[in-house]
Amino acid sequence: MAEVTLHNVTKRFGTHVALDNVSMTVPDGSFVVLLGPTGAGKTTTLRLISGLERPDSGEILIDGRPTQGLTPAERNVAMVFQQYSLYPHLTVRENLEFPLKSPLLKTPKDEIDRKVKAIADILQIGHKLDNKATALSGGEMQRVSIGRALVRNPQIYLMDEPLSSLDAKLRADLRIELKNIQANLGATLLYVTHDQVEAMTMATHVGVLHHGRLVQFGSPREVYEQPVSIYAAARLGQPRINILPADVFPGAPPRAVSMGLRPEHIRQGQGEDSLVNRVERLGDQTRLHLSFRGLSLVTVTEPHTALRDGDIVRIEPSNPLYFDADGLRLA
Ligand SMILES: Nc1ncnc2c1ncn2[C@@H]1O[C@H](COP(=O)(O)OP(=O)(O)OP(=O)(O)O)[C@@H](O)[C@H]1O
Repeated sequence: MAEVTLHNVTKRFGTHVALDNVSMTVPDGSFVVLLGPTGAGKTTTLRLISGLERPDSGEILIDGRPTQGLTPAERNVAMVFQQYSLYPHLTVRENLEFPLKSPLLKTPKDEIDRKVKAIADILQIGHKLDNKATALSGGEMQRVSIGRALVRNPQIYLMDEPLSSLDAKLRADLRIELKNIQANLGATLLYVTHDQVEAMTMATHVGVLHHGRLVQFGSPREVYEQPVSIYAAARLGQPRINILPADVFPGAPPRAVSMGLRPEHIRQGQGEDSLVNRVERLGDQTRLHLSFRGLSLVTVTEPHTALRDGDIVRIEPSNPLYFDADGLRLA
C-alpha cells in the first residue's frame, strides 16, 4: 500500500480550471473522502492520480516516487467508477477473475478461485457467479465492478461514488464491508461521495474541494467541529448547519457577520421564544422545524417529544460558530 502526494497540482480543460494548485498528502492506509458539489474537481483528482489525466502543472507522487510518464497500469491503482464498466460477454466469475489473470500477476488457479469466492460473498453476489454480466440488475453490476477492484492488491483504490446506484439497505451493508476490507488490507483509498453518512462513517480524512481548490483537509470530526468556512461547514451534517445573522443571539465577536448552529447545538427549554412549524418524526430522532424572528431553523429533539406543530419552544445557542463577511470562520 502507498502514500499519495499531490504538490501544487493544476488541471485545466480549455480555459476552465478544474483543479487549482492542490497540495495534499493521503497517508498510507488512510480512507480519504473528497467532498464538494458537482463540478468541484473530485473526479478530476481521482483521474489525475490514476493516470487517466495529466496535470498541467505540479506533481503527483505515489510512495514518494514521481508518477509523471507512468501509465495507469504502471501506477498499480484500481479505480471504481460511478457507472459500472464490465465485460458484457463474460460471466460474473470471469469478470472478477479478469484482473487476476493478467500475465504480469501469474496468480495460481486455486488462489484465483478463493479470492473470487471471498469477494463475491462479501458483495452478496456469490449466487450470480455464472450469470452473464448483462443478466444482472444495475446494483449487481455495480457490485461486480467494485469486486473487480477488490480482488487485486493495488497500491491505491480510487472509488467514484461506487455505492450511489445501490438501494439504501445494500448501501448500508457495503459501507461497513468496504470500511472493513480497507482496514483489514491496510489499503489506501480515495473515495468520492455526496453522501454525508458515508463521509462521516468511513473516512479517516476528509478533503473539501471548492471550485477546484482544496479548502480543508482533516478528520471528519475536525471538519465537522472546526470548519474553516461556511462552505466547509455545510459539507458535513444532516440536517445541515443553520446559518443565521450573527446578531440574532447576543455574544457575537467583532467582525462576525454570520453564526453557524449545528442542529444539536440549539438548546431547548430556555432562552427566546420560537414557533414550531413542523415536527418531523424519523423514528430514532425527531426534527423540529422552527421559525425564529422570521428565520427558519432546524433542530433535533427526543424521538417521543410531546411538542406539536404550532407550539412555542424556547431556544438558545450552544457552541455557535462565527463567520466573517467572506464566510470564513473566526477563531
Ligand atoms: N474532459 C473534460 N473536458 C472538459 N471539462 C471537463 C472535463 N472533465 C471535467 N471537466 C470540468 O472540470 C470541472 C471539474 O469536474 P469533475 O468531474 O472533477 O467534478 P466533480 O467534483 O467530480 O463533479 P461530480 O460530483 O458532478 O462528479 C467541471 O467543471 C467539469 O465540467
